[in-house]
Amino acid sequence: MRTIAEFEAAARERLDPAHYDYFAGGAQDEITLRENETAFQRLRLLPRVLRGGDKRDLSLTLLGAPSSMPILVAPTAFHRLAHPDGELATARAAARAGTIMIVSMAATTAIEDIAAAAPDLGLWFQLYLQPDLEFTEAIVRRAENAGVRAFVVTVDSPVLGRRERDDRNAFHDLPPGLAVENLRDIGENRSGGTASHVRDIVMSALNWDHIAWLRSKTKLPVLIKGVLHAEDARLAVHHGVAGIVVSNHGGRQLDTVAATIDVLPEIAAAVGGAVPVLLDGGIRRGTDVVKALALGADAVGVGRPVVWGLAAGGREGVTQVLELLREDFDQALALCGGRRPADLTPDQVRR
Ligand SMILES: Cc1cc2nc3c(=O)[nH]c(=O)nc-3n(C[C@H](O)[C@H](O)[C@H](O)COP(=O)(O)O)c2cc1C
Ligand SMILES: CC(C)CC(=O)C(=O)O
Repeated sequence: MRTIAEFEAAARERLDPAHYDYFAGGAQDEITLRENETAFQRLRLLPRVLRGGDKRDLSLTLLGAPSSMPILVAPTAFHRLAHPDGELATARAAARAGTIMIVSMAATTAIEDIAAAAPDLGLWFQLYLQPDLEFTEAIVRRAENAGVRAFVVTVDSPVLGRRERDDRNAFHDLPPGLAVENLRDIGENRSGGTASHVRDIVMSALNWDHIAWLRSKTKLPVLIKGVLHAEDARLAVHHGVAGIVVSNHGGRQLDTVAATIDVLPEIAAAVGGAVPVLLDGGIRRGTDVVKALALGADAVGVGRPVVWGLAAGGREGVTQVLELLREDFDQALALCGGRRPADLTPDQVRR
C-alpha cells in the first residue's frame, strides 16, 4: 500500500462498520474533519534550491525524549477495537520506528503492559482530568510507575463532541471483553470502564487551576492538547506548561472550528519558541508535515493513519504507515532544499 488512503480503505473492509465510523467520524457535519485535510491541500510550497547536502537527519529531541522523526503517534482510544493486539501492536511499531507514542487514557490495554511490551519506547500519557482529583492522581501515579515521560492533558473536551455517526450506530459502549484498562482497579467502585464511563468523566469544570494542581503532583512535563486560540497559547506559557499541542481533536469535538494548520502561525508567534509546539489533525502526506514544521510546529501527531495501519495489519501495518510517512516526509524535505526539520521556514509556504 502506497498511501494512507489505501490503508484506510483496507481498514474499512476489515472493521465492523460501527467501529469504522467511530474511528473515522467527526462531530456533527464533519466540516472541521474535512477542513483539517483540505487546509493542507490549499497551501503551496516554495522550495529552496542549490542547498545540496547528501545526508538528511530527521531526528529531534522533545522535552528530553529522542525521536527519530518529527512524526509522533497521537493518542487515540480503543486500539483493541481495531485489532486484537491493540495498543501492544501500536507500541511495538512506534518503538521500532523510534518515535514517541502518546498513549490514550482510554486505551484498551493497561499502561504497564504497553510499557513492558516496548521497553525502549518514549511513552507519553494523555489524561482527561476528572472531577475526582484523587482518582486522577491515582492514574497519574500509575502512569509514572509504568515509566511514562510526560503527561498530555486534553483541554478541548469540557464535554464530549456530538458524533452523529456513533448516535446513528448506537455505538456508546465497548463490546464485552474490552475495557478502558487504565481506569480499572483504581479506587473503590471503579470497575473499569466503557466508552460511556469515559464520557461521564470528562470534566466541564476544567480550568487553569487544575493544570497548576497537576504540575504540583508530578515532576514530569505537562503539555496541554487542544489549543486553537493564540491567547490560550500565551496563557499556557504563563502557567508553565511544558508544551502545546495545536489540535481540534481530529474534528471530533466542536464542528466548524478552524483547521489546525490555519491557526498554527498565530500560535507559534504567541509562543515565540518558549515551549515546543506540536500539531495534529489531517496529516496524511509528507508535504503536510513539511508545511506544519515550516509554519512553526516542532513535530506533528498522527491519529487515524495509525489506526488504519493497525486495523489493516496489526503491528506490521502500523510500521508500514509510520515508515510511509517517514519516507514521504524525507523526500518532501529534500525537495524543499532542507536537510533537517529545522531548515524549513515560514516563507516556504504560500498561504
Ligand atoms: C478514534 C479516535 C480516538 C481518539 N481518542 C483520543 C483520546 O482518547 N484522547 C485524546 O486526547 N484525543 C483523542 N483523539 C484525537 C487525536 O489525539 C488527534 O487529535 C486526532 O486524531 C488528530 O487528527 P487525525 O486523526 O486527522 O490525525 C482521538 C481521535 C480519534 C480519531
Ligand atoms: C473515549 C473517548 C472519549 C476518546 C476520544 O477522545 C475520542 O473518541 O475522540
